[in-house]
Amino acid sequence: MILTVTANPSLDRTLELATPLRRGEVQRAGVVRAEPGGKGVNVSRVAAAAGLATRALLPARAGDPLLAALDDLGLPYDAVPVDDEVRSNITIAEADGTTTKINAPGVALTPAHLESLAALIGARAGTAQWVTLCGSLPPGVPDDWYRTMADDLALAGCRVAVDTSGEPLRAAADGRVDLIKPNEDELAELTGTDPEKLREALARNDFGPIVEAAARLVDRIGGHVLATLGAAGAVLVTASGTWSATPPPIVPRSTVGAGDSSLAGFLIAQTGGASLPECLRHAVAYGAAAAALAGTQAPTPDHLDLSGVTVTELSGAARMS
Ligand SMILES: Nc1ncnc2c1ncn2[C@@H]1O[C@H](COP(=O)(O)OP(=O)(O)O)[C@@H](O)[C@H]1O
Ligand SMILES: O=P(O)(O)OC[C@H]1O[C@](O)(COP(=O)(O)O)[C@@H](O)[C@@H]1O
Repeated sequence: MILTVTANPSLDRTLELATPLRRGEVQRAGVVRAEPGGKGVNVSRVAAAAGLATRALLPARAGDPLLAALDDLGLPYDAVPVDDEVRSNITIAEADGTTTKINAPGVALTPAHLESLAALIGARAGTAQWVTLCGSLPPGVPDDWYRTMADDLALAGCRVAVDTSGEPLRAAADGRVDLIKPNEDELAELTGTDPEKLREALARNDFGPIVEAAARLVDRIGGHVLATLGAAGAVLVTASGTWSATPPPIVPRSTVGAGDSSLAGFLIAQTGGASLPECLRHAVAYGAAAAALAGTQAPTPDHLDLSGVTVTELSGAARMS
């Protein structure tokens, strides 16, 4: 079972534009979509679509449109009741695949809400192969909340994956984490690397600087680093090996949910007993499939082009270049 925790869930509203976005002007959207979102919720949606047992833990009041959408999907969840409606995050998707996202701060949580969420995690974690702590923290939540949850889960013998950003990511990376999924900007921020240097290297198909930064992070957290790199694919750095993977050719429609789908893909393969490079292949195939779908749709195994993903082992000199 994959247990996901989303402290700051959202209803993702996507407006599709047939013409390029023009700042300061009135434009009319062709298609409007509303889908359940938030990083852990998305991981659960993708895991469920692959037939895995999963449960999403999140704050949301009874009758919230997000919970109604999860009910429609038949996705198992436990919600801590809060006073306000779950935030809406807005995506503007242009015809060429350019995705502009505006995320709201989210519903503030009180210490009592956090206690209830922590109690839910404790009650459900016993049957989980992985617990994922995902997404931003809403107002009212201390930056080290995921760190505290990860420590508690590690003590209980659970495997923990973290996908967050900013201070909560920094705090999480100060302790033990089994799997962390930064994108290139988050990796740069975590390791004090110039993000421009990482981007320039990627433009030359040189994964060296990414691998070097991720390897430092592996030493720090004691677990695996899955660094996702948008259209360039992803790199997996572990104590036992390092691999890069490039995605199959796709026509991007909305990259929202691509990172979450990558994490889900990795976990789906890992819980199925796949080797580390195969886990990476699944991560990249799931991410690419999500990027090719509109809005925050969850890719299913039918959407995957696994053989279109090229996985390369990076060892010795390549790893250190
Ligand atoms: N334009 C794209 N073309 C092909 N694959 C993509 C594209 N954007 C994202 N992906 C896939 O999705 C994964 C996650 O995307 P990324 O943008 O790195 O994550 P995040 O959403 O967390 O920033 C990538 O590793 C890649 O496999
Ligand atoms: O919690 P945050 O950082 O505001 O992110 C939440 C948003 O990210 C998403 O989970 C998508 O994340 P990815 O594009 O990184 O996969 C959306 O569903 C949601 O609107």
